[in-house]
Amino acid sequence: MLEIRDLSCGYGRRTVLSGISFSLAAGELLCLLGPNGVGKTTLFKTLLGLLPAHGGEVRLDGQPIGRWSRRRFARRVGYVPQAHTPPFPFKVRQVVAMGRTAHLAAFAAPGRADLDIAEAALETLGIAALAEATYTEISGGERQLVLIARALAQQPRLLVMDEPTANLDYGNQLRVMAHVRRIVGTQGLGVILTTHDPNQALLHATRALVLERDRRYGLGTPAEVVDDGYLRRTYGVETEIIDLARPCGTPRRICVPAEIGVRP
Ligand SMILES: Nc1ncnc2c1ncn2[C@@H]1O[C@H](COP(=O)(O)OP(=O)(O)OP(=O)(O)O)[C@@H](O)[C@H]1O
Repeated sequence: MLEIRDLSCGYGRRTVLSGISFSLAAGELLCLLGPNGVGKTTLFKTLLGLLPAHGGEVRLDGQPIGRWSRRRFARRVGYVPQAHTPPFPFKVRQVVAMGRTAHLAAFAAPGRADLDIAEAALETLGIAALAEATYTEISGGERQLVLIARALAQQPRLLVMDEPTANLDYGNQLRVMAHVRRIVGTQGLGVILTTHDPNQALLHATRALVLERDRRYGLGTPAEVVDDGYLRRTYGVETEIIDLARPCGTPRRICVPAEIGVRP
């Protein structure tokens, strides 16, 4: 579905990341981890074609993204940015219905079927009661859920999510991740998301891409790359990785802080 080859990205003359290669297949949930400012959002903007690559290639379904029209690309790929405040006081229902834009004919308004899809996305995320609220007057976490609903209404095959659970309460974090896993498993979506929580990668991802400060990176199953060595090198903290035995099924791996180490 998505193929990144030897990608370098950055702003102007400044290269932030280089030599990144990975691919994402349908039915995969890839978690991207890395410290603040390492380049996760920059990587996303580049693979979405919002920022020109400094080198390398991004292919979607075998075709370089530069050859995709924005409209065709938007039917295929959904993006959940870090929560933002738009300049206009749209109703939540309208913001979610905007997810249908790429599926509409030029200048057409969303039809009944589009509005039903938007309504279903609101229901799925448990925010149907907010439909008539003004987007600029709801909380940061609620806005985050609205942006996720908008991306679901878009019905993409590939979903790129920038810290989708960052502002959410514990229950909503679990509900959003459970829903993402469900659509990956049942609808064969490909999802790539950033998180600052190693446990989110350990518990939910099929693979993880871990970025380090010196432009090194690791790619593998979460168990392979999200380990105490990575967490020590990257964040300067000591952690314990624990496999929780369960009566049925495979053990669950989690990480807990051992002590808070401070970089010398
Ligand atoms: N518009 C921009 N112009 C120039 N430099 C930028 C711009 N946006 C980000 N940067 C720089 O690029 C680097 C990577 O930023 P980026 O936002 O990709 O990090 P990140 O890994 O997503 O961080 P965080 O976890 O804090 O969201 C940072 O050093 C940042 O200062």
